[in-house]
Amino acid sequence: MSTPAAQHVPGRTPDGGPAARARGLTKAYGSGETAVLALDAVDVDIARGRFTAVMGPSGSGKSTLMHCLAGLDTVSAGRVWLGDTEITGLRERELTRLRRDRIGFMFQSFNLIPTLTAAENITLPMDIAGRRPDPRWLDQVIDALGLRDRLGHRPSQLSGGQQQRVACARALASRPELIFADEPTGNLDSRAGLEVLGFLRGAVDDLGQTVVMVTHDPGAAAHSDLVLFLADGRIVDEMPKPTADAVLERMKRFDVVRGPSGDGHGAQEG
Ligand SMILES: Nc1ncnc2c1ncn2[C@@H]1O[C@H](COP(=O)(O)OP(=O)(O)OP(=O)(O)O)[C@@H](O)[C@H]1O
Repeated sequence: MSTPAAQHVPGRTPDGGPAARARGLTKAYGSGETAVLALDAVDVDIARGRFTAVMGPSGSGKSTLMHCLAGLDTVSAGRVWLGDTEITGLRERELTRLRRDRIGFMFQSFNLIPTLTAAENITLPMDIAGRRPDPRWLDQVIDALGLRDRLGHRPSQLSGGQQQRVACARALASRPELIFADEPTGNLDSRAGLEVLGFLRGAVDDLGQTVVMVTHDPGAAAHSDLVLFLADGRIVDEMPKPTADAVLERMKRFDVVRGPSGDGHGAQEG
């Protein structure tokens, strides 16, 4: 079910406006002979209140797509919106504020401050912004993530899974419009990884959050509502209600189908 962008925008759902969207999103690194086209005129909608996974071979542009959608990187051409706000063209200061106030981030390496307690890490972005977390919401997040009895611990006193749960709480604390998670289970064993995926799923189902997750793991992608497949800087396929087996099969075809041009096209959904 490869879908030309002109007829169908990947990720689009009929209900409500998207949490984020991009049109003609193009990102080139370098210039001349060494130029790399990391994103090639991508059209995408990120559905609000859903869990979207982004997959694709190494170098296909997953991180670049996430960084451009989150305003962490500039675009070479095209337009990007967070909700109704066009972020392409915003000044760095406005982008910093937008990221801080409206987006939550989770990374493979947790990115917690070692000298701060779990509680301090969770509220740090809001403290920096001079904003007070909604105590009821924060309580709900802390309990949902099972962190109540760990709040006074520093990261070194927590397991990897617990540290990622703190990072998840930090991403949720400001009740952001969108959470970007870049390989959030990449550093975790499978049990801790499953736990974190369950919490992200719960953030969507129970707390109404919107999550976009970059992953290499078909099992992780299976927790999402929709998988977007990137190849050579283009969204070449999408899979609603994914299962790990179906995602694995789809990923395998990137290895065998890539023709001499390496563009990954020609893949047919089975
Ligand atoms: N700062 C940069 N300078 C030059 N080229 C870059 C830069 N960042 C990314 N690229 C190139 O852009 C392309 C897309 O990279 P990106 O990191 O988005 O891919 P990815 O799908 O996230 O890869 P991986 O799964 O290996 O993390 C790659 O060819 C990469 O080498």
